[in-house]
Amino acid sequence: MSSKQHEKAAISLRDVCVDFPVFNAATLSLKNRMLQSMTGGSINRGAHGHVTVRGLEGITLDIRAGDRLGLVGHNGSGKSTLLRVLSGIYHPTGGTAEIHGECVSLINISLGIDPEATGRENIRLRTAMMGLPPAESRARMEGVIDFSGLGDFIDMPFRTYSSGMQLRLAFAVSTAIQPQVLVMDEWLSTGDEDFRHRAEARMRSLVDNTEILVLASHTRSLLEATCNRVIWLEHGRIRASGPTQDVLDDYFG
Ligand SMILES: Nc1ncnc2c1ncn2[C@@H]1O[C@H](COP(=O)(O)OP(=O)(O)OP(=O)(O)O)[C@@H](O)[C@H]1O
Repeated sequence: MSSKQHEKAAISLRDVCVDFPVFNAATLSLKNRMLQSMTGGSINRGAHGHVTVRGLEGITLDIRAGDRLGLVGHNGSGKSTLLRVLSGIYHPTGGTAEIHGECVSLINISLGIDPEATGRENIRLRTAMMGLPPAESRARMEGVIDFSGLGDFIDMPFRTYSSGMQLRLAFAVSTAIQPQVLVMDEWLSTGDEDFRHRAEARMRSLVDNTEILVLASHTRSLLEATCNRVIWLEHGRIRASGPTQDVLDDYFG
């Protein structure tokens, strides 16, 4: 266990912007420019004709231990981009992001899986990517294999698994450690009936025990049941921020 784990989790964003360069958007038609007013961030053309999409703009936000923060917003409003900044996957192209606390992101649980490697090798790889030292990774190995329910298939290449088996492994390893900061895009639910029940219990325990939860969702009841504050994003900016019920009434109303 690292000494970092004894510090409380805290996140502080100051005037964060994220710009995406787009290399094959030479001809932006008027139609495209009109669409941008309904969805997505702003499309800009620089001095040399380079096109960028601004995914986030001027985001200032403090998240403290105990916060359960929900993110709402229409398609392209910046929810996934913000989740990626909070997980350290994206660095802001403007402003600053300070993130203290060990973070697990359940945005794309199959990312980084090597299809040629066996299930066991993939557990080793993924736990290393999650920052676990080799001894801790070894100590958790049997627990992850048990949870996955893959039995002898654990020593077969990942590419030979059915899609449900692939998700079982990805879920079992992604949820193997209790993070201080948990970042999710919708509620993760996967597998057949039996696995779904076990996965639900594991998710509930992770969510209950994490210091900070950030959950992007389009489902009002999920946000109401899980979050104590909500941010409404629009065109990459914060349109409203406050107690869950107030923001959801405005957004869904
Ligand atoms: N890799 C990328 N390259 C270029 N533009 C991007 C990239 N990723 C996101 N964007 C742009 O950034 C803006 C925000 O996208 P983002 O995926 O964060 O939205 P979202 O709120 O998660 O949408 P959804 O609800 O549809 O998942 C959009 O305009 C999108 O086009």
